[in-house]
Amino acid sequence: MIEIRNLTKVYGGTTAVDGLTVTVRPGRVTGFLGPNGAGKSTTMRAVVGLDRPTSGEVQVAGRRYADHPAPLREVGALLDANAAHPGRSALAHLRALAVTNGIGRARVDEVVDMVGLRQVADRRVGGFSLGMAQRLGIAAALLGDPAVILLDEPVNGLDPDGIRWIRGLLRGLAAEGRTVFVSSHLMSEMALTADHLVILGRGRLIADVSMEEMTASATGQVTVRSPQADDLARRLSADGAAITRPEPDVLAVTGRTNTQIAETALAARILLTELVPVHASLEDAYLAMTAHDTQYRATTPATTDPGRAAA
Ligand SMILES: Nc1ncnc2c1ncn2[C@@H]1O[C@H](COP(=O)(O)OP(=O)(O)OP(=O)(O)O)[C@@H](O)[C@H]1O
Repeated sequence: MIEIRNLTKVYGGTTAVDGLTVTVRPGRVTGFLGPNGAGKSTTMRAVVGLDRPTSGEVQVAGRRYADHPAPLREVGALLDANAAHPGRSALAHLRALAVTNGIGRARVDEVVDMVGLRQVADRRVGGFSLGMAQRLGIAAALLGDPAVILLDEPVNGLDPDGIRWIRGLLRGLAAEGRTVFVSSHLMSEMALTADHLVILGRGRLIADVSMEEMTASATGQVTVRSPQADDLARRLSADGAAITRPEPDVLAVTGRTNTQIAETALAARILLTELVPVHASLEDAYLAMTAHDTQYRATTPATTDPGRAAA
């Protein structure tokens, strides 16, 4: 469990995190989302004691990170894939970390196999691709078999096979009852991996919701199929619903819940063959929620000069 209480971090004139209070719970994957500069990395660094809060407090597994006698055994973190010394081999890097944290050599071999780096374990880290460096960072995070795992953009640089692997890994760690807190800008990936979401905007908490709530709340639209669609459309319109007809026997209804639609149909003995609330994609829901909190946005040129584009 990670407990963040009233966390504020100010760098010079920039408030990176602004009074954040949130609890990240075990047994599920919590996605940490927010536009560029929202304060995600700063929050994660504060969790593992790399940044001192300006005010507020963060506890992991009941204590501040610095107060754990062997922190790697409590919290594993991947915050910077390039944290390993470039001149060292992957094995040497992991063995050094293991020694300083009282972790046996056998565990080093276990995590090397777990992340699929066995064949390159003796190579210098400086020659690693971004994807290999990410895997090494994940191996380091898992070294102490910690109950709490924090990963900042772990799929960055991974190929599709690697992305699928990490999805399975994170879900497996959560299923074992661990706390898994992971940031990413890849909404499609988050939609497949996370059970719960914490969303930041300009250093403040925007949402702390289940994935289900996040995507269900966004459209408010219900798809209804019925052989008596005309009759049903008339009745729902009279109740104040807005309706479009994508197909003759299908209504796309907004302004009435699925229960209200079912009640209207039942009262009029109208047969429904389909009644489905339309879920938004996570990307749609996220963009709608963070629209006012995005600091860095490209502008689309109003006109394009085709002559110039061709030159
Ligand atoms: N060491 C630092 N010194 C000064 N300002 C910093 C420092 N670290 C972060 N900031 C500022 O704090 C704010 C939050 O940055 P942070 O990296 O935590 O955001 P983020 O949500 O992780 O962004 P991204 O998605 O782009 O990685 C930004 O305005 C950033 O410029």
